[in-house]
Amino acid sequence: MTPAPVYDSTRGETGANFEHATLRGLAGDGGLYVPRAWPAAPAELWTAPMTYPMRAAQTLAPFAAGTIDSPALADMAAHAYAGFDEAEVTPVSDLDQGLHLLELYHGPTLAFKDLALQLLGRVFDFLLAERDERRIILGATSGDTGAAAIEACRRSAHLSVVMLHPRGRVSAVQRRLMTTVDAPNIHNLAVDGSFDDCQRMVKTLLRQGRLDGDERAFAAINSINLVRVLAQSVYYMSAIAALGGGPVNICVPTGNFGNAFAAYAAAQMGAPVGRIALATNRNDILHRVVTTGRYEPAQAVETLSPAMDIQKASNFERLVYDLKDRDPAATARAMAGVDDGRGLVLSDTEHARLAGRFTSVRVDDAETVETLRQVHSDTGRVIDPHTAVGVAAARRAFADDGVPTLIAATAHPAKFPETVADAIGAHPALPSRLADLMERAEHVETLPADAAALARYMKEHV
Ligand SMILES: Cc1ncc(COP(=O)(O)O)c(C=O)c1O
Ligand SMILES: N[C@@H](CCOP(=O)(O)O)C(=O)O
Repeated sequence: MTPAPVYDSTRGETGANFEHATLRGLAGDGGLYVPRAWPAAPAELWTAPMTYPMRAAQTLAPFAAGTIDSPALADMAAHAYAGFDEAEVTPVSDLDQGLHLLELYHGPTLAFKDLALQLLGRVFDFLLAERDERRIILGATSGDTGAAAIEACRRSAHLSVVMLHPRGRVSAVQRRLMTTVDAPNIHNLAVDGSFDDCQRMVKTLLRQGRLDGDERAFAAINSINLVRVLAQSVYYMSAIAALGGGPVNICVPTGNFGNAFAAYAAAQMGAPVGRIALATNRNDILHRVVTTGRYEPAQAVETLSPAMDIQKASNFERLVYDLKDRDPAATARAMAGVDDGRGLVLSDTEHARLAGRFTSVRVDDAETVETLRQVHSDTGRVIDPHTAVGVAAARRAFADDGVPTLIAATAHPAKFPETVADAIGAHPALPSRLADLMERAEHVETLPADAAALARYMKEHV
């Protein structure tokens, strides 16, 4: 029998089990949970043909051992991926010489977030039904996590969702995929601030654990929650299998560093991942840390790839923990500097380790639009602006590498119709099930960028 795994916080708390790490999401000390040891995954996960749900259940099984048995996990995975528009769930298609698009946008809300959230929603429900408990999901979104989380939880008897997005800084389609859901357990809040403000407010409340006098604890649904990144590692393994078993380079358009960390997690489990390229827009904190070793948050600026307008990348903390030889005190000191705005500086050894695994490219809006246009004129394919950042970066990072490169195609182009139309002269169509999205009524409140205001809202409305 597989032993039950143990999870530690990057900032010091030790010995959580899978259930605690999942239901809590953010540790009480403000750190992120990581497995004490990465299990070695069987090579079949990236070499053998297998259905997507089976690959997902087998990847997750060692992490959930002792809490969720394999048949239950397999059942959740089967249901999680049944509603995707493509039978393969995450097909891989050729772009041009050596570059392959890993298509992550065939789920119900048209972005890669569905891959993890359709599963995490079911895991939450399973754990809470066993305990006969309810939770309040607190999330921050720059556009795509919100819709995927709401879709995954809207029918749950155990969950309410409070989702914060930066007002006016997500596309109309992204916003409407959240705000047109009319369900008593769903609360959309448009915050006067940036995504970083939303994430800070959410983390402040998550650390408190619950509202005074409320029996429902908070839970995290962002990639703060380890199950998110574990579930996201599955599609990299699936794609490596589709390309013949590896090795591959991976290029990830990045913001909160969850998707890139998922590629790193796949490598930690043994998958043949070569270099990982971080593709940023003008919000280039991750590019700067890879090239200089200095991780210094700035004010987020608005770009044509809005879901990546992020300056404090949650999951970078998990990598800092590894770069610091899994020393929680050193990680907590470094992250205190990030939390108070000073940032952190890696030692030469830490920086060399980071640069040994990751490379990075910064792509501005003009190059994003030009890449969208050029991919369309050369191949007839329509990609979204985030994917365009990834394509532009992969071409620069891995030009003469000779190793196949996977580019994470993170969203459907119809989520960003104006930018796509500016580039290629035609509007990308939404799938027919969403044809009336722009006519549906919206349900959303506004809020200042203040954690106390969020707590007050929740006391009154949730
Ligand atoms: C379409 C899209 N691409 C890329 C990203 C960046 O991914 P991550 O935050 O995991 O780095 C996001 C947001 O997460 C997104 O919504
Ligand atoms: N781009 C994301 C930001 C949140 O990322 P997460 O992976 O930590 O949930 C979004 O679309 O909301």
